[in-house]
Amino acid sequence: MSSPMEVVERDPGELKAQVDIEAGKEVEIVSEENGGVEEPQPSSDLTEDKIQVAVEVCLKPTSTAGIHEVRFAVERMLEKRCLSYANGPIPVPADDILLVENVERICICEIDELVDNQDVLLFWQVKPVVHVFQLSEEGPCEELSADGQPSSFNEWILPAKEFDGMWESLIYDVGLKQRLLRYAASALLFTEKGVDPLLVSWNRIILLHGPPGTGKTSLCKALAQKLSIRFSSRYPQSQLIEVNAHSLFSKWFSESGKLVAKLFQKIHEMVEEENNLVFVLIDEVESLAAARKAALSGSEPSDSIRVVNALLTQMDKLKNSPNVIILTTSNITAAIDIAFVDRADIKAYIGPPTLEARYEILRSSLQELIRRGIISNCTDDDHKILPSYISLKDKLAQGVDDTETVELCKQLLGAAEACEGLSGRSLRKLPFLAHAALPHPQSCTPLKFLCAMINTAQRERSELPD
Ligand SMILES: Nc1ncnc2c1ncn2[C@@H]1O[C@H](COP(=O)(O)OP(=O)(O)OP(=O)(O)O)[C@@H](O)[C@H]1O
Repeated sequence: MSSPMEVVERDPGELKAQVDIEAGKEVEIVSEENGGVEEPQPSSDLTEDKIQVAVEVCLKPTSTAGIHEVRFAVERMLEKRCLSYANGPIPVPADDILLVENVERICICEIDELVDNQDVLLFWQVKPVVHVFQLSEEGPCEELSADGQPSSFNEWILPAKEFDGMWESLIYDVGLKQRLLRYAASALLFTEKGVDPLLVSWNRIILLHGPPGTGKTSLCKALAQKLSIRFSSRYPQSQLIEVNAHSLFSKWFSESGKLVAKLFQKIHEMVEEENNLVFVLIDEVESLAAARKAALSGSEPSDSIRVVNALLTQMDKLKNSPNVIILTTSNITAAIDIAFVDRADIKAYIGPPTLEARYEILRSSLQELIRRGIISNCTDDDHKILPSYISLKDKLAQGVDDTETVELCKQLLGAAEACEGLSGRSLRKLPFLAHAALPHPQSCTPLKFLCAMINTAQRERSELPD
């Protein structure tokens, strides 16, 4: 589970203890003066075993600095300082003019999925891999067809401002997001190294399926955004083409053949440029199967089957292009065309959020409301950083259950329990609905707010269809 944490900076001579601020755990690091006792020391043997940690550097929209120049400055800054690494932002050093003028934020990403060391890595264990990027503010570019009708796809230049922070906001069981990232890394590596597809076959197609509102479309967009940042040295330009399969097959049925041809002509043009990384997102892919079935039953024009087949053939053709990843989603797993399912390398089921995920989703929403001052009476600084699910469980197991924060988190856990069966989409709306239901929203303590959230969750659940 991704959890935002703070980076703790220490002078090497003073390394005594690092505090995992969020979890409230003490991680002991023995200092250099602490003679005799086991001391973690950088050793040359370790350089081989260093853990690669992604450090993402977002440039200001106004920045005109070169990517290499900024990357070099950040690498130097990381070398110079003795940082321990944990997920979250690192302050931009005030004495580095280049960074101050050009960098919006520096962030360490996804350590908790890699490490067993209380989610914190010591600076000498780490090989930071710095990715510098600037967000595109252009927004989606919707292509119009010759007759002025909107076409069935949107195009985005990545990384896009609209998708900033989306990856971090999506919360799933540990491993899912990493699995997708690693899959894409392997797929791009195999292609790059020219692995013979007759000997090892891979299609660069991902299928996410599961109930509505579980974040499948958002996860595809967020994955494309992440990959565009992580692979920017190899592919300096990235685009996302978002296709709604349903509209492709139903809007102007007789036009569908032309729409598919136009769509793929566009994609082929993009992939011809070998420095482009192209993501094609096909939403509601089950409509392929629906179109084929309707054609067979005679209720749709018979050429619909030709359109479906054309789409599958075009997708096969894209197999030869190393720089395309096809991301697809479906709400109805059983209805997906078997010919399509077979082509997907990763078929990941995205289910409703587990208790831990529900707790983390509500925790991040609650923290945002506290940060923005919507939930008041929060003078205790501890309240600003609520413990994660894992550290709450640890605290409860150790019998630490008497502090105000733990009390609040127990209530939060109660709210997460009350939300069983709700989708991620409903959970993200819940704090808003709870706030709107408060009789006196001006003087709302976190505990009162959580009570309102439990009531709202119960009401929402009672309104779910059986
Ligand atoms: N696991 C999750 N963690 C955090 N937020 C989530 C999660 N799942 C869903 N959401 C929230 O729900 C919103 C809607 O998700 P999205 O539209 O991507 O879901 P979907 O599965 O594609 O739905 P549909 O199948 O109905 O199109 C997301 O933008 C996000 O705010």
